[in-house]
Amino acid sequence: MTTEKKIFKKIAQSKKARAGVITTAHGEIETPIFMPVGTRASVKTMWQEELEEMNAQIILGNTYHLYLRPGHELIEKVGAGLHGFMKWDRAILTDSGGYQVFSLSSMNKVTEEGVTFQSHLDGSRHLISPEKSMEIQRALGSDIVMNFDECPALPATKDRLRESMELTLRWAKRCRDYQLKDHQNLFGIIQGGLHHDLRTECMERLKEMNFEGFALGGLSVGEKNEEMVSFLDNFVHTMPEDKPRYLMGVGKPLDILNGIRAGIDMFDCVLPTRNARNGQFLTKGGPLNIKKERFKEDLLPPDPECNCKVCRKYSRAYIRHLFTVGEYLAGNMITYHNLYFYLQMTRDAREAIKADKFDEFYSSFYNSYTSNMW
Ligand SMILES: CCNc1nc2cc3[nH]c(NC)nc3cc2c(=O)[nH]1
Ligand SMILES: [Zn+2]
Repeated sequence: MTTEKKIFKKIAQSKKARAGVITTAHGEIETPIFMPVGTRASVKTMWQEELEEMNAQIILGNTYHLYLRPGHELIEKVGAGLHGFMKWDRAILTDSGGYQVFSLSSMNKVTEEGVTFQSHLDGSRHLISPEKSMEIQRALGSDIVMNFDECPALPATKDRLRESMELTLRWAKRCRDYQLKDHQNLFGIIQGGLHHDLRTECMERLKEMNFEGFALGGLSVGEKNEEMVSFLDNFVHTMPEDKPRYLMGVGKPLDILNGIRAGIDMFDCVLPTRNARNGQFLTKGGPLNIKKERFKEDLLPPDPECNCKVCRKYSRAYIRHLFTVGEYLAGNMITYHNLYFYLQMTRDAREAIKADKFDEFYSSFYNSYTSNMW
């Protein structure tokens, strides 16, 4: 029987929104928290020092990518794990690889054993099983390890969703039975589509396996936004109070606030980093695309309300120029601001929860963000 590790402490509640602390071997994580995505051992265009100065407390690494290149054995051999390899001494969460196989590899086949796939790099064939996923994440030494699950393709019938959920539960047991390193925490992943009964059954059966935290899978995969939001409002508060709740792959700023309002603690999304490279600044007044002609001589900072080192010094005109001529610095500056914006938004949400004023915070942010000022 796995002894239960308690890593989460709730410190405040404001209706269903909560603020807490997750304790890991690589430091404390103040929730609600946004996790910058560091796919291949790098949060694209960011130095680790820049992530530290904006006070990122946890980043995400992708098992699928790191397994293919440079390989988890190399990372364990030369870096004693991902922390040493990339010189990041704060917390790391690794995903389990299954979801990315479906989004990246050309051929993939699901069996009881696991998922067979062809590498998107050289077409070589591989099998990722629950045990293989745990072996990779053990070698990476992440503080939070994600279960190997199946994220069913949508649209799906209820029978298909149940079948997929049952497979995810059998794989969850195999992950739990795998011996990870002492400092590592294992999170279960709740599947079941938008069916409250399937989701509740999945959660109850996962609770018997003593995971240190729970994630919601199978969302932000093409369902209507209002379907996701109403599902969250009805389900999240039924998840265990005393364990971290992680909504995978979410999301846009307002989706994160909807998740926090429903009781979610942890978020990850590629949007702030990916859209940055396409010239999109996320600001209090809504998205701003720096490519627009009207910013050509605009000496305002990207987000006049932002206190990040980019907005404190540089103008829209300058960054528009950098982007237009293709200077790499543009990607770094826009990414830096966007991650700072996400981290600051979750910090502000946390303060609002501690003051029991989250609803007021939500309304004010919503009105400003949807004003589409730019
Ligand atoms: C941890 C790997 N498993 C796993 N990752 C996911 C990542 C997602 N990312 C998004 N939207 C961008 N939905 C997701 C669902 C899952 C899911 O159901 N499972
Ligand atoms: Zn800024």
